[in-house]
Amino acid sequence: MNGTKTLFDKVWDAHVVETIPDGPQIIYIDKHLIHEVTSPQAFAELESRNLEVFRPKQIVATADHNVPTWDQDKPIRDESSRNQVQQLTENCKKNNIKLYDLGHPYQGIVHIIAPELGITQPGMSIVCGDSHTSTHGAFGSIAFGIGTSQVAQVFASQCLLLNKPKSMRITVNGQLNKNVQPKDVILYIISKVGTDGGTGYFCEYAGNVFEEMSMEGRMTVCNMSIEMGARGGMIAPDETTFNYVKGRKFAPKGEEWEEKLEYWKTLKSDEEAVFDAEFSFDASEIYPMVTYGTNPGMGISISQNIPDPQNDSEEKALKYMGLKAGQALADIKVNYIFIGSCTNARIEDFRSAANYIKGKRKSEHVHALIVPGSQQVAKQIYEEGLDKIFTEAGFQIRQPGCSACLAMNDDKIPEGEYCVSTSNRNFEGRQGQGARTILASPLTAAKVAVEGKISAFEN
Ligand SMILES: CC(C)[C@H](C(=O)O)[C@@H](O)C(=O)O
Ligand code: SF4
Repeated sequence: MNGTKTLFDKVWDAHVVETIPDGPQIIYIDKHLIHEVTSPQAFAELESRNLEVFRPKQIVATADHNVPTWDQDKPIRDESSRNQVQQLTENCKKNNIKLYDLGHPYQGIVHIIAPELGITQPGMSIVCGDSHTSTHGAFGSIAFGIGTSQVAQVFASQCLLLNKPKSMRITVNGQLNKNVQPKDVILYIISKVGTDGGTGYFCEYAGNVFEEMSMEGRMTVCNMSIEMGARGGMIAPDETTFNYVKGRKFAPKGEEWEEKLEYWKTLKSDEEAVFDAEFSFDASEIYPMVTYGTNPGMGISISQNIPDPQNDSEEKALKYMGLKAGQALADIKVNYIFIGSCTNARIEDFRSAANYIKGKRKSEHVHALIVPGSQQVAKQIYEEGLDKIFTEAGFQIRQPGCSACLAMNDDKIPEGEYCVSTSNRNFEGRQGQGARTILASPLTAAKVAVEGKISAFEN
């Protein structure tokens, strides 16, 4: 409808620097996050063209993807990882960019540290050379992953040339069932919408389920927007958002806070706003979920059996996973559990896992890995005594990083083994060559660690 705007429109329009008639728009970028994997070529490009970083203060860097998760106080043993982290350090130094390097109390996975430091704020435009930048949309910001040449573009101009994406709204209303976590909600959505259902769209999540969710939960949901093909996902900021941001290290203070707050309160879709696509789901139909295939859309509720493959690629996926149609999930011998990644390595995730595990022990044959998303989360784990619960239950607690989410370091799952993982991707070889990933929530992962197999919750 004329004059009405979606949340996305409002934030986007506030960042337009220039519009090319019938063409793309130039968008100002408030925050640019970088890590060691996707920044080196962009820095090299800048140098080869004799350009400088235009606004280094808008950039924040951390080392996360290939850092080891033990002995972080010692030099990295793996040569290529060491070189990559070293290069990030040099590039940041040369260009006056703030880096939270290994050993810094703020180091961690880029999508965990920016929100917890108050760098991520409502109404911002945020980019990073990383697909899960969509996480930051949980604050009502426009946040999305960019390619390496775009990283260079932002370095040089603090702007991006973009075509405005189409708008989608996914509404989930109703009462969630017991033991259903935000991860289950997004796995359910992706299983319904499909892994390319969001292609070309920017998605807003609406409805009481998201309104009632914590910021941690909203981040889990927005994190996986990219797994249904969407450019990004966002949730209108509200009191939950403001309370989370308030008082954080880089959050606005005093008068500036009051001014920003006034503006942030206007960031919601107008009632009459029209979306290019709409989906609506009933919360009561969502149960704890797991994936059984090699894309995040192949998800079922934890009490279902493996479904019949619908096409060649699903058949191939089942073969890779060593599973057969009709098989019960409980037949799968799960030897590995990974609770970590930018999807589910925030304090709330570890609290819920610890709460389940308390007084129990992991199954004898299970290797259970706890990898905090950041140094600050790790600190909290120890301060709250969750470490004792995990270690007494036989879990290993490591140091922060992406870790087994993509196995760029030593944290690999052996070939043929099943890993119930709280990460976001179950692609072939994602957690190590031949490794088989089953995506789930932290609560489900904790339960599987204790039982050594996947079974439904007794309500
Ligand atoms: C390494 C990086 C480019 C990649 C991404 O963009 O998502 C990684 O973070 C991932 O999760 O696969
Ligand atoms: S934790 Fe996994 S998904 Fe997140 S940024 Fe790291 S590798 Fe990518």
